[in-house]
Amino acid sequence: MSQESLEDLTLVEHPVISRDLTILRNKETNIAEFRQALKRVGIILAYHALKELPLKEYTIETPIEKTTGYDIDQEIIVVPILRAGLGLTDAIIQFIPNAKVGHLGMYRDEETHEPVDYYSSIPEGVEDAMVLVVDPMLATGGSAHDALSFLKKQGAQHLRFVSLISAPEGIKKLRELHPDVHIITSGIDEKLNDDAFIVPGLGDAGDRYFGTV
Ligand SMILES: O=P(O)(O)OC[C@H]1O[C@H](OP(=O)(O)OP(=O)(O)O)[C@H](O)[C@@H]1O
Ligand SMILES: O=c1cc[nH]c(=O)[nH]1
Ligand SMILES: [Mg+2]
Repeated sequence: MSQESLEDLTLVEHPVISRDLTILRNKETNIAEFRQALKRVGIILAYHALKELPLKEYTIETPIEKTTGYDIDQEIIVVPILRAGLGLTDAIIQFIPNAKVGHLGMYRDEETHEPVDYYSSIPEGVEDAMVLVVDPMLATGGSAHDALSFLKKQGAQHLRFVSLISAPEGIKKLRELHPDVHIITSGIDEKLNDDAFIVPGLGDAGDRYFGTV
């Protein structure tokens, strides 16, 4: 990938992520191990996705004296793209327990690889909130583009896209169509195959997380 197309993208690298991505990619990994590994990586991704959150100061008293304390000064809304995004949502709400959660249901048509929308539920306050759209797989970018466009129409202005594994094709699409949306990802893979699956990838993330294969 050229340096230019990596603008506004954070590739999160960490030994724990390298180990856990291997667990997630391995076709021998069972559902329990898959869920645990996704949760561990999700917490690290959440840490990076929320680094720029504004803080507000307030005064507290320790047992010793008064001091300045801090609280997060922006509402956080997590929006998983169903189904697979739910695996990352669990991790993020462990990190930020009071985050609101919206849902966008979409699946990819097997022939056209285009996303088909089937559900949406977005909490109030999306205009001012930090909105994290989460989906483990950024493949063609069609689902992410649909999700981000929908949220912008609802008034969202502070959007991040959090993914586990991204294909160069999906990154390029988001950079072109949503240059304002920072991508946080833990892996950039080689390419898409003829079925628009990420290579080497991990297969179908939703099926592996929910055991539907
Ligand atoms: O970038 P794209 O080419 O749009 O592909 C990525 C989408 O494909 C997968 O969803 P899938 O259709 O398998 O639905 P599922 O999560 O219910 O399994 C994945 O979770 C993304 O939402
Ligand atoms: O490789 C891929 C591509 C899209 N969706 C997945 O779950 N995996
Ligand atoms: Mg799937």
